[in-house]
Amino acid sequence: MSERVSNHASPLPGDAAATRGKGGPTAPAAGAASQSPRKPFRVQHIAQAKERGEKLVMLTAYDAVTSRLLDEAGCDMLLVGDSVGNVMLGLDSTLPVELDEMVVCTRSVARGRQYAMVVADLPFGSYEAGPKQALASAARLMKAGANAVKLEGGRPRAKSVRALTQAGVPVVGHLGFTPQSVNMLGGFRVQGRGEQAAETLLRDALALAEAGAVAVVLEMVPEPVAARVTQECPVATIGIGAGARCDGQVLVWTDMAGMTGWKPRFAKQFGQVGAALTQAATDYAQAVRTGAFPTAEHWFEA
Ligand SMILES: Nc1nc(=O)c2c([nH]1)NC[C@@H]1CN(c3ccc(C(=O)N[C@@H](CCC(=O)O)C(=O)O)cc3)CN21
Ligand SMILES: CC(C)C(=O)C(=O)O
Ligand SMILES: [Mg+2]
Repeated sequence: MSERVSNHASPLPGDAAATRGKGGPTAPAAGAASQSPRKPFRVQHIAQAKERGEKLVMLTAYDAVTSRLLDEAGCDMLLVGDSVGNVMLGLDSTLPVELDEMVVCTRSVARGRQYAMVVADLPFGSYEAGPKQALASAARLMKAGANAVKLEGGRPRAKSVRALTQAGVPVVGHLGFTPQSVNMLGGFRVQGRGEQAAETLLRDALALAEAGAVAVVLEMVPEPVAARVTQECPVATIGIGAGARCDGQVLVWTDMAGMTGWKPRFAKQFGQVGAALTQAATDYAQAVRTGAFPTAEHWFEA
């Protein structure tokens, strides 16, 4: 019997706060009577999942309400991505995102989840100067409730990854298309095409693993290249637009849920939540305007 610690839904509490501090769920998920109750997903479970060939499930989250919903869905890891810039702040790149903004989001996501591990992106400009800057920035995210931090780049980051790891901060790497370097990469495009680039990617992944990284995100990397990195790299790979042979997958939650019309090749829409939200708000607006809402059940007698 698998010791799998996640990936079956908890008995859906109506409110995470209502069940927190009660020692977790006591009943197993419906239809899974023999399974053990869900346990918090911790950093050690990443290596365990790779070993057992169990896929790691990661989505982004930026606030407490979404964090609670995605945690209840059984996600292993919630990524407080600097994609918050694009998704929530209306920016057209991740570069302007500030560490202070990441701290606020990280605190919110950490409060909203119950089982999922929280990984927080170090934003552009908060770590590249070296181990000292990386540690100071990572400490702020860890104090906000992150269980790990993620940073972009390969061998140039090895020293910082080692310093963070030795300071007790688990680090997730990020290779391939690294959005913070979009100005150097010449646009939003696949990375690691060609023998030379694939070799560079593999060496970078191995260097991050050697420095102590607990996982590496591979973004927009050719499928065979991601498969080779996954096979040769001792730590887990988490793909986004990198094929099915990665150890896990990550998507931006708003892309996954169909919140916008934006649909890059790698982002499958698993729902039409944007349309559902617009419809709910449309119904509300009409009800207010026609006087159909509120009714007696929504107001208070003297
Ligand atoms: N909502 C959202 N989803 C993401 O996946 C995401 C963000 N924001 N912001 C941060 C980075 C930026 N990312 C991006 C941004 C643009 C493309 C893009 O234009 N992709 C096209 C072209 C790819 C190509 O032809 O090489 C695509 O169709 O995938 C991809 C990833 C991924 N990340
Ligand atoms: C796309 C993922 C990997 C990310 O870094 C983000 O959401 O910021
Ligand atoms: Mg990011």
